[in-house]
Amino acid sequence: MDKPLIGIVMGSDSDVERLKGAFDVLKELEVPFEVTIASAHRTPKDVANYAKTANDRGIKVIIAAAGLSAALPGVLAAHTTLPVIGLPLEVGPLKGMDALLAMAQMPPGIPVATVGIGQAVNAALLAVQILSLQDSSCSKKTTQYREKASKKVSTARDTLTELPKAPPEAFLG
Ligand SMILES: Nc1c(C(=O)O)ncn1[C@@H]1O[C@H](COP(=O)(O)O)[C@@H](O)[C@H]1O
Repeated sequence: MDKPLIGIVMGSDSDVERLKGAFDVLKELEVPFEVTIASAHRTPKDVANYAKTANDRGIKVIIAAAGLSAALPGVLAAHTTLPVIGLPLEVGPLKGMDALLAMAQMPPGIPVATVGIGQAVNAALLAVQILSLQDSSCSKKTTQYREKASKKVSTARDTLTELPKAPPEAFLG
């Protein structure tokens, strides 16, 4: 297996299921990744060390996923110059709004590229797009993924048999 290029850090083992979409996309696109659990609140030294060693180990992008008061992505970002993608998870009474705001509203100087609540697939795709800056195969993989998604839409359109649907020429540029 190739060396991991994407590091995925979750705040807790209770988050694993919510990351499934990201794991599936990266497996489908055959982009090597590694997964770990570390918490800025519970294991702060591990978070700092992970971020500090990531670049030298060959990691190019970090995805940090957490629910509740999510300091994790910001703390990782504080300890590395690698891009950090924040994935807020729908956990607890505020259903991810707390995590979203904590990730998106970083103080100037330490950005976290935050995707929507629970948008694990987008976090993975964004990571692959960042990799494509250096690796054209990742760009091709992104294009192929989009073509597949686009076919799904046109197939769904064809199933609109009971409704007055727009004619095919409506989509000819
Ligand atoms: N937000 C954070 C951080 C952190 O930001 O460092 N560490 C754990 N957590 C989150 O706490 C939630 C509950 O965790 P537990 O289920 O372990 O109590 C999880 O969604 C985790 O990501």
